[in-house]
Amino acid sequence: MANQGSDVLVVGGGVIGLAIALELRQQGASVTVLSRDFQQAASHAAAGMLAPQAEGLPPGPMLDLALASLALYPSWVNKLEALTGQSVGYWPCGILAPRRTVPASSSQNWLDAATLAYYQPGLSHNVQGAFWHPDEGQVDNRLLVQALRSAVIDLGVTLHEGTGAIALRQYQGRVEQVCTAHAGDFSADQVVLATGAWAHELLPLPVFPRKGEMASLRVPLGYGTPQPLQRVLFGEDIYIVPRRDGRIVLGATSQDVGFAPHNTAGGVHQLVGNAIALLPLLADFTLEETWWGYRPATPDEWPILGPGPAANLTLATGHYRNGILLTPITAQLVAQAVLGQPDPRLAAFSWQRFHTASPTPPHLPVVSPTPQAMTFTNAAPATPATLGAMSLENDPTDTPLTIAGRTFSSRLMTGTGKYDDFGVMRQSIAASGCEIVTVAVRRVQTNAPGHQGLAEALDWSKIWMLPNTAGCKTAEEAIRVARLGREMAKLLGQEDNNFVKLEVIPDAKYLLPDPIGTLEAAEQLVKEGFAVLPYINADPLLAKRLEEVGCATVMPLGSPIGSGQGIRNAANIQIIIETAKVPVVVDAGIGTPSEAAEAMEMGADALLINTAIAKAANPIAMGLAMGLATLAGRLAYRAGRIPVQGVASASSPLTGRVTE
Ligand SMILES: Cc1cc2nc3c(=O)[nH]c(=O)nc-3n(C[C@H](O)[C@H](O)[C@H](O)COP(=O)(O)OP(=O)(O)OC[C@H]3O[C@@H](n4cnc5c(N)ncnc54)[C@H](O)[C@@H]3O)c2cc1C
Ligand SMILES: CC(=O)[C@@H](O)[C@H](O)COP(=O)(O)O
Repeated sequence: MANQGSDVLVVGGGVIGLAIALELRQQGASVTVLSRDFQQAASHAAAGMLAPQAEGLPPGPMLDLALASLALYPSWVNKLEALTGQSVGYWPCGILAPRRTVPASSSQNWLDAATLAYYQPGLSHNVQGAFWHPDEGQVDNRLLVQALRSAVIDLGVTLHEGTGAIALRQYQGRVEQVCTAHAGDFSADQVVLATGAWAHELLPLPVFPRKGEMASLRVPLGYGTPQPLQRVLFGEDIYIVPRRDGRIVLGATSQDVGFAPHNTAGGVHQLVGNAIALLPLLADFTLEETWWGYRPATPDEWPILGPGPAANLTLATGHYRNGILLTPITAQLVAQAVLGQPDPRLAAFSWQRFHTASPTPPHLPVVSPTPQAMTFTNAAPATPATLGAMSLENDPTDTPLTIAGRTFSSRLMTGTGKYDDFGVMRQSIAASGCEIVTVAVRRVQTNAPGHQGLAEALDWSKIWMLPNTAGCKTAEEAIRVARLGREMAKLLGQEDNNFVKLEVIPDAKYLLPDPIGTLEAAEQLVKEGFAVLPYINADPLLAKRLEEVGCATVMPLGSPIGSGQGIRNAANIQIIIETAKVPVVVDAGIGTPSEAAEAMEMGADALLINTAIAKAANPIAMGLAMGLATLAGRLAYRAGRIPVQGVASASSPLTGRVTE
C-alpha cells in the first residue's frame, strides 16, 4: 500500500516532530506525521524546565541556540494558545540554583542565604545561597504536547498515531519511501526525522537513550495555598519544579541503561530523598506519580539538526536534556531548512560532525611500522588487483567471485573486530588483498569498545562493505539491524550496497546461529531487496532452503567464531559445496593459512576470516598470509589434486635406467 500526497512527512510525534509539523503547515506545506508511541516520548516524561543558564551550558553555539529558543518562547506559546484555546502552563517564574558552598568568585546573580530565604523559605540549613536566573522558567511539557497535537490536527496535518516507521528506503540519494510495518509505505517530497532517542533505529546516527526517572508530589489539601513554591529549584543533585496547579515535579536520575523500563526503588529513593534534603517541608507532601523517560543523547550532548545524508531528508533529533527548551528554535530552523533555506546556525549541529573521513588510504604497502612486526622487503603489496590477476593469469578459465551480480577479484573477506588499533587494521586489510570487509552494524551504532569511529576508519570507496547483524538474538532484531546497515552503507557512500551478512545468534557461549530465526529473517530481507549472506551451521538442508528463498550466498561455519579450531565439519561443508548453486563462503573458526587453503581446496568459493588475522602477533603479516593461502587454495582446487594412493609411486621413470 502506498500513501502519497504530502509535501513533508515528519517521522516522530514528540514535541520536536509536532512543532516542526505545525511550523511547516503554517507556512503552507501539506504535512503528515507518523508517531509510534506518545507515551514513550521524552516529551511526555520531561520536567519542562527552560533553563539554559541553570543547566550550565558553556558559551558557544549550543548556549546561543538555547538562549534564542528561550527568547522565542513567549510569542511562540501565545501563538499556540491562541490557535488551540489551551494553556501550556508557560511560567517564566525564574530558576533558583541553591548551593551548599559559597562560590569562590563573586557573581552578579548570587543570592546569599538571607536573601535566598526571602525568595524561598524553608530550604535546608546546609544551603549557603543560590544562583538566581530570573529570565528562565518552565512550561508544562504534557500540556504542551497536547496543545501541539490539537493545533496540528486542527490545521489539517494528517497524524498517524501508533504508526512506527521501520525503514527509510533510499534511492539515488533521496528517501523514496518511509516503510511501516502495518500502514504501508509513505512517500513525500521531504522527510524529517524527529524520532528522539530512537533515531538510530532508522539511520546510523550516534543518538542513544539516557534514561531519567521522575516523580511528582502534590501539595496536600488544606495547605492554605495551592502552590507554596513559586520558583523552580535547580539543586546540585535534584530539581524541583512547581506547577501552578499544586503538582511538584522532581527530577531526574541519569542512567546509561539503554531502554530499560520502569522506575527503580533506588531511583525513586534518590529523587524523594534529595528533594526532602533540599526542602524538608516536602516530607509531608503526597507522592503522586513516578515515571521514566529516555533523553535522546549524543556524544557531544548537542542536537543533530538540518540537512541529512539524503537530499530530501532533514534531521531533528538528539536534543538530550534540553529538547523542551529548544523546541521553538528547532521548529523554526528545521522548517526553514526543509523549505530550502537552511540557516547558517545549523552548520554547528550537522550530523556530519560525527563522520570524519579516514585520513589514511587503506591499501598501503605491506611494510609494518610496528616493532613486533616483520618487514616484507621482498613482498609485493597484495592488492585485490594483483591477487585477482595472479589467479586469472594462472588459470584463465576461472571466473571471478560473483555475489548478487557484483564481481570481486579476491575470494577472501575479512572482519573489523578485535584489532588493537585502526592503523594495523587498515594495513592488515590492505595486506590481505581482500575487497569485502564486514562491519558489525550494532557495535558501530552503539560505539561499542573498539568500534568508535570504525565506520569512518576505512576508505569505503575502495572496499565493499558487508554490514553484519552481529549481536542480534532474534529474526526481528536482525531485520531491523540489517535495515540500519543498509543506511550505514549509503551514508558512507555505497548507495547501491544492499548486502547483509545475516547473523541470528541467541547463544553467547558457542555463538552458534539459530537456523529457524535465520531462515525467517532471510525470507523477509530477500523480500525487502537485500542480498542476504546468511551465517549458518554447516547444515546442507538449511543451506538449500536459504538458497531457495533467494539468499545470495550461504556461509557455513568451519567451527565456532573466534575459536581457531579450523574446519571441524568438512563432510557437511563438502555436501553444501557440491549441492549449492550460490557461492559458498566458509566463515568462522579458521585459525591458520593452511586451514584457509584447506577450505578453498575443498571448493569453497570464498572465506571470511577475522580473529585469526586480527589477533595474530602480526596481523599485517597474517593478513598477507591468509590472502595468499586463499589464492593458493583456489588455484589448487582448480588445478586438481592428485588422487591419494596407499603405496608410493616413484617420481623418476623406471624405464631407460642405466644398468650396471
Ligand atoms: C526525565 C527527563 C527530563 C527532562 N527534562 C527536560 C527539561 O526539564 N527541559 C528540557 O528542555 N528538556 C528536558 N528533557 C529532554 C526532552 O524531553 C527531550 O529532549 C525532548 O522531549 C525530545 O523530544 P523529541 O520529540 O525529539 O523526542 P521524543 O519526545 O522522545 O519523541 C520521539 C517520538 O518519536 C516516536 N518514534 C520513535 N521512533 C519512531 C519511528 N520509527 N516511527 C515513528 N515514530 C517514532 C516515539 O514513539 C516518540 O513518540 C527531559 C527528558 C527526560 C527523559
Ligand atoms: C567478523 C565476523 O563476521 C565473524 O563473526 C566471522 O564469523 C569470523 O569468524 P572468525 O573470527 O572465527 O574468523
